[in-house]
Amino acid sequence: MTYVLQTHRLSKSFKGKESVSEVNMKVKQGEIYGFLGPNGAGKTTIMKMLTNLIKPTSGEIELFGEKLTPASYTMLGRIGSIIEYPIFYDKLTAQANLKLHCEYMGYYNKKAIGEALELVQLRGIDGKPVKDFSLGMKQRLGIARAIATKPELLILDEPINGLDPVGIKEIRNLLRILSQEYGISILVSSHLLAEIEQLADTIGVINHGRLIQEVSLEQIRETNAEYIEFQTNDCQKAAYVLTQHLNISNIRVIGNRSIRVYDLSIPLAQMNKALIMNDVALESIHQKNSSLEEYFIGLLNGGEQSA
Ligand SMILES: Nc1ncnc2c1ncn2[C@@H]1O[C@H](COP(=O)(O)OP(=O)(O)OP(=O)(O)O)[C@@H](O)[C@H]1O
Repeated sequence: MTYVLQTHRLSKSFKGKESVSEVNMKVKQGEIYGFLGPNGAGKTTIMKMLTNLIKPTSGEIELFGEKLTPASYTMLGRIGSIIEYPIFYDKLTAQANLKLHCEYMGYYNKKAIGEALELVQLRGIDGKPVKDFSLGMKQRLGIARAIATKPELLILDEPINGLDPVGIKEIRNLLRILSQEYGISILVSSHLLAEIEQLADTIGVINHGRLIQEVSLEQIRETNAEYIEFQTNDCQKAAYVLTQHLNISNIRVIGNRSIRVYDLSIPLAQMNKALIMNDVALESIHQKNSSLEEYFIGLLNGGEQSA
């Protein structure tokens, strides 16, 4: 597995108070990694350390397989980022802002600026100073600036903050395109589960400065699937009735007294009736409805859980 980013026991204290504690995170090449955590959890502080804006108190950061040091300019040139709100020269146009940024980064390619603006769909902005841009346009310009230097990794701190639902959807689609069509690895933070859930391949859950879980969304979905569980003393017969009489294929026998049905398109009453009509004695019926939201709330309240 190739990781574009790894941290090893990364910690940061401000005035003796620890804001980030021993974080070990791993971002795979090409994936969208969603950093999820409530306000004040430590997301921005970690992202600032990853981009050399602040120095860790202890621990290490490895980018593209190499240790990050205060002198890692070349390595940082392979990253595009927006940390907190993107700040621009307000009186200058979008193009002028991107030109300055590219020059500062030692990357100047006029075509790349046009391409970046096109990619984020900022059009008809010639001659317009950035102070006349809406919040959504500024967020898109921030992303254009982050991608103008053709980075391999994007680090975006709450890029949808303050946007309306249409703006949020546009940014989400843009990040998907950058990931899928351009192969850019993306680390994106949010305090909104619904957003991260729709976007990320892997989620890192952070609370009180600690990474309490790092897990693929696919894995969470699998283990948190909804099902109905029947307890019976004749699992074999129950399985036969459900598969043969009701054509249900997605079932799992657990031990010798429980059977779980993951196909919830058939009403419970119908399953119940078929089992009873076929002389399957039921001891109990239990429906598990746990949602992803409950799963994360459980994590944030109770610490680590197995996915
Ligand atoms: N420069 C600083 N001086 C003192 N404390 C700080 C500083 N920067 C961050 N902190 C503290 O570190 C903790 C983590 O803050 P951080 O901004 O990283 O959280 P966050 O998860 O990004 O939340 P938010 O979404 O609200 O920005 C907070 O308790 C914050 O007060």
